[in-house]
Amino acid sequence: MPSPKVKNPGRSGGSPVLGSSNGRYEFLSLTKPLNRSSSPHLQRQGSDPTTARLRVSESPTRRRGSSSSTGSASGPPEEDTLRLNPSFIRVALSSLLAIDLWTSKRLGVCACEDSSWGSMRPLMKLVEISGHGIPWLAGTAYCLYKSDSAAGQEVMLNLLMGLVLDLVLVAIVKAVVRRRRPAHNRMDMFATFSVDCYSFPSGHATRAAMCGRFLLTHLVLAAPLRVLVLLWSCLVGLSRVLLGRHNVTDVMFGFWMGYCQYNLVEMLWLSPQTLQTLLGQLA
Ligand SMILES: CC(C)=CCC/C(C)=C/COP(=O)(O)O
Repeated sequence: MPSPKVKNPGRSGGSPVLGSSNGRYEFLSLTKPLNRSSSPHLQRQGSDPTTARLRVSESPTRRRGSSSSTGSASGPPEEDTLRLNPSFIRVALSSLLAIDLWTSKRLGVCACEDSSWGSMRPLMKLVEISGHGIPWLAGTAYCLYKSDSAAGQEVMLNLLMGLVLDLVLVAIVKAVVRRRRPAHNRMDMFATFSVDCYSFPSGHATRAAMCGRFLLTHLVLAAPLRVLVLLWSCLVGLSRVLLGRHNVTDVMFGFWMGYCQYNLVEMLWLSPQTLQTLLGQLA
């Protein structure tokens, strides 16, 4: 089967059958003798085109098993295998990123008023506010203050701790990863913090997942309300992509991170005794 040939030696990359002279790809037969002047890179890869064909057709795993049969001219088979693996991983990650960016761009249908679903933008902005940190912190603190039972105070205090933990962990990951928000995002979110200019992960998604698990576990809710909590969590995550605030992978990782954060809240759970001690010290 003929294979592409690059015309520019400086850009031929790792493939041994890619020749080059003026920057364009051409098909190269692997059976006809090569024109050395049009493919100077082959001298580097071993002069015989058959060698080039064996090197191209040999998969890294087969090459490891039959290193004596191919007698590769480019060092021991393991070195070739190691060189191929990183490029495979890099290609896979680049493909995932490209799919992520393309899908997120297509789903950003509420990114501004004249987007295809621009009329839905006000509703998505309401969903965005329902998942914002400030309403959750204020609402939880109010419920903690108004609660007149030790059990209610215990639950609200641990939810408050979980919300603060979420903000801190999301801020750390955002500051480390520093992924820019999608280009089509119109940054008109209210009350954002410095690291909120970054996209990964979605703080709304982490909060929706963590709070969703918390409410389903610690509040006695009738089945329809439980379904509503689940739908709310999913809608908050979806709204992040529809509004153009995040890429799909930001939200997916945010859901996973928020789900795991809840486990941390359970591990660090403040018991009534600890609560009394804390309140005693505060009083
Ligand atoms: C300032 C406080 C208390 C919370 C910030 C909440 C916020 C703006 C998070 C960003 O969420 P996304 O990462 O989903 O855009």
